[in-house]
This record gives sequence, C-alpha cells and structure tokens, in this order.
Amino acid sequence: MSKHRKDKSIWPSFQKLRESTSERALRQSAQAQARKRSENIDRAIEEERLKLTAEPKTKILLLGPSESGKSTMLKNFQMAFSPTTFRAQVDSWLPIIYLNVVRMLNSIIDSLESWDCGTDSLLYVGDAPATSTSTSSAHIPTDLQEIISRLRQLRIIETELDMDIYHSQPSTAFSSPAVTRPSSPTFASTSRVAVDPSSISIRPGVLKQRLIDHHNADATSPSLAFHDRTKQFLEEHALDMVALWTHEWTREQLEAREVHPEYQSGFFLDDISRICSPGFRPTAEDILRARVSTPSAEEYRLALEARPDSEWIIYDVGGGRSQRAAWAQYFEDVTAVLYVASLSAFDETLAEDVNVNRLTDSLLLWQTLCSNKLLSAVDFVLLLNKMDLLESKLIGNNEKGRSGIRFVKHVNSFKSRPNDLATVAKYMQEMFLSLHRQHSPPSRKVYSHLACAIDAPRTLPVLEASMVHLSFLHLL
Ligand SMILES: Nc1nc2c(ncn2[C@@H]2O[C@H](COP(=O)(O)OP(=O)(O)OP(=O)(O)O)[C@@H](O)[C@H]2O)c(=O)[nH]1
Ligand SMILES: [Mg+2]
Repeated sequence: MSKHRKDKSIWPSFQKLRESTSERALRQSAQAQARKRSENIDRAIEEERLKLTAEPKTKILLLGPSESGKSTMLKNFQMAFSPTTFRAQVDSWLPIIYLNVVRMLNSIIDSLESWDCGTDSLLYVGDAPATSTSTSSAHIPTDLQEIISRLRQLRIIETELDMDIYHSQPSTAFSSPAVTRPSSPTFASTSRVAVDPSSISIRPGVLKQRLIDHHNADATSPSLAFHDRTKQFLEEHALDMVALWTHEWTREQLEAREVHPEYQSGFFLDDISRICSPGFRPTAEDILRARVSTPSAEEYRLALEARPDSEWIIYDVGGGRSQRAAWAQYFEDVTAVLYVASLSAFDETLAEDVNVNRLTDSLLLWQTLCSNKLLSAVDFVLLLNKMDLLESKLIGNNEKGRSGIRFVKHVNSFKSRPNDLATVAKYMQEMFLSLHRQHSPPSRKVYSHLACAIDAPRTLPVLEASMVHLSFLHLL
C-alpha cells in the first residue's frame, strides 16, 4: 500500500494536516464560529425547554353577552393588579368619554325633534309603548329650541370624534378588526328596548395606540388641534348642554315615553359640568363607566406589579350574538372562565333582536358554555353584575313619581316573592346555578358573586375571592 493511499484513509486527510499557517487560522476561526453557533442553538433549545416546563401562564377568559360588563371587569383587573399601566392610560379615555356625552345629547335632540314632528312611531322599536295624546306631537318650547340651535355643532363633533377614534391605527391587534359601526343612535321610547345610543365601536388595540400617540404627539399634530377645538366647544357650551338635559320639557317628554338615559351604558349627562370644565381628566370611576363595545376578542397581557415575573393573559371578547362563534378558538388551555351577566337585563331586549329578552339570552348562553366539551375541565366564576342598576330599577324614582319595575312582570316564575334587591338577585343567581347543575360536567365547580363593576372598591374583593377559588391567589 502506497503512503499516499494509506494517508487518504486517515481522517482528516493529510492535506488538511499540512495546512499553511493562514489556512489554519481560517479553519480555527471557522471552527470557533461553528462552536458558537452550536452553543447558541443549545442555549435557545434549553430556554425553550425551560419555558415549556415553567409554570403555565394564567389564561382567563371573560365571557358573557354584550354590555354585561366584561371590559369593565378587565379595567378592574388592570386597576387592581397593574395600576401604573392603568394610570398611564387615563388620558386615552378622554375622547371616548366626550363621545359618550355628545352622542347621548344628540340622541336626545333627535328624539325631541322627532316627537315635535309627531313621528313617535319612528322611534318605537320592539314592544309597542303606550301612546297618548300628551306624548304625540309635543312642540319644543322656544327657549329649548334656542338651546338646541346653539348645540347644532355637536353633530359635527360627534362625527369627528367618532372618525378620530375609529380611524386610530391598532397597535397590538391579533385578530381581524371585524368592526360594525353603530346603527343610527336614536333613543328607543321605552327602557325595555336595548338601543344603545352611546355605544362606540373601536378597532382592536386602538386604546393602546392612542396612549402611545398621546405621549409622542407634537403640539401641532392635527389630532391634538382637533381635540383642542372639541374641548373648547364643550367648555363654552357646557351650560347649554346642562340646560338641555335638565330642561323640564326634556324630562317630561322622556318620562312620558319611559325613556331612561340613566340606565344606558356610557351615561355621563349628570356630570357634564365637571367633564366639560377646563383641565378635566377622567377619574377611575369615569373610565369604568365609559362605554366602548369590544369589536372582537382581544388579548391583554397583564403584568402583575406585585409579582414582576408573572403575567396573566386575559381575553376580553365581544358579546354580541354574531361575535360568539369566534370564542371557541380561545378555549384551549384556559385556566378559568369568568362569566359576566347583567342583573339589570331582565327588562331589556337584545339590540340585534328586539324579540329576545336579554336575561333569557344570557341564561341560554351560560347553558351553552356549561355544556361545552372544550371547557369541561375548566371551573367557572359567575359574576352577576350591575347590582346598582337592578336596585334602581326595582326601587323606581319617588321624585318623578315613578314606581319600581316589578320583576315578576318579566319572569313569571318569580310569583309573589318580595320585589327587593336581595330576593330578586338571589332568584336570578339560582336561575344560573340551576342551569349549571343540569348542564355542567359533575366535576365542575362554579363560584358565584354579585358585583357592581363601576365601583372599584366593591369589585376588588370579588376579584380576589375569584382568584382564591381558582387557586391562583399565590400569583398576586
Ligand atoms: N351602572 C353600572 N354600569 C356598569 C356596570 N358594569 C358595567 N357597566 C357599564 O356598562 C357598560 C357596558 O359595559 P362593558 O364592560 O363595555 O360591556 P361588555 O360586556 O364588555 O360589552 P361588549 O364589549 O359589547 O361585549 C359600560 O358603560 C360600563 O360602564 C355596573 O355594575 N353598573
Ligand atoms: Mg367589551
């Protein structure tokens, strides 16, 4: 065997062994780089492995019908467990609160003017309200007409605010922005019909983007100039707006038609003077009361300030009927479902279908979730929200001579039980729990709380109790 052939069988080949100094340097450098790459890959694999074996993220789903208070519960979570972020977002709520005010005032003007023309029937949606000669074709008194004419500009402001909010670019959207603009915002002439003149549509992630814009905006940006114009108009016309809302004639007409803006989402008309005063900044309660409908499911990553290494993922979904089919894609790896139901929905009908009672819809939705196979291993927390509105409805208003609404008129099975807050709330709670017993898997636990999500101090213990039930209080 020749030396050459023998050498060829050696690995690495002898040519490599006889490399020049510069070749050796190149080879060593290449080897070092390869080693580094390999180490990086190993490290990445190890990090990934650690991530997968680490404590799973807490994933909470907020479910329930539209306007039950899911997003308001989310705000409570942010306020309680991530307060710095919550405080940083305060100013981004300002245009939304303005729009809640302006849209509701425009709805009142539209309603008064259509009643003035005797076109009541245009506003009658769903259950026909009692009409009487006193309510048809009632002419607006001259002083109120003058107020209304000074407030004509509110129509343009509403459109500008709406466009400004709607056209903000989403920053952290992860789902398609399936947005529906609100249908014509007129008041229904009975409180039982759930037309929501203050409902505002928004694209996913818009609020976060507004916050970033707010910090980055230079003083000459068109949006800021527009907001200054809006603010100026609202400040200059605050007295007219208050006068429109408190005018005896306005109140009489609304009362005669059983229209109760105070039960509507995003009601700020009793706070116009404060909101439209110079230097106004939204309070925590204002933010909780502001209304924006959730366009589609949105993911919020809540970094707990008390535990910087832990994070909750909360999904806030839109509760409209057409939005519910999309919920199922978030049902995997869920830690807990928080179902939010409105206690004040018993005398309201759906915006999408005025023939469907909102409480019935909420019970059916709850039943569907209880029997959903994908959620069979998940425990539920049932949050029966809007206690304050339920109480107002049951009590009525002595000053206006309005008696309370009798629950039995809407839920026959209630029979002759006392029409008070405790009895009615407990009865509704039992309606939900009984469906759970019939339709949930036997192993499921359900914890139920009465809640009032616009009242942060009263909501905090409810959230904490829910966390205790779900055994992740240690994360707080
Ligand atoms: N009075 C009162 N209002 C509440 C309560 N909880 C929520 N709201 C108001 O009800 C309105 C609707 O609440 P949201 O949290 O937007 O409802 P949602 O369930 O997220 O509705 P969608 O996004 O349409 O599914 C808002 O204006 C809230 O401020 C409550 O306990 N009492
Ligand atoms: Mg919402």
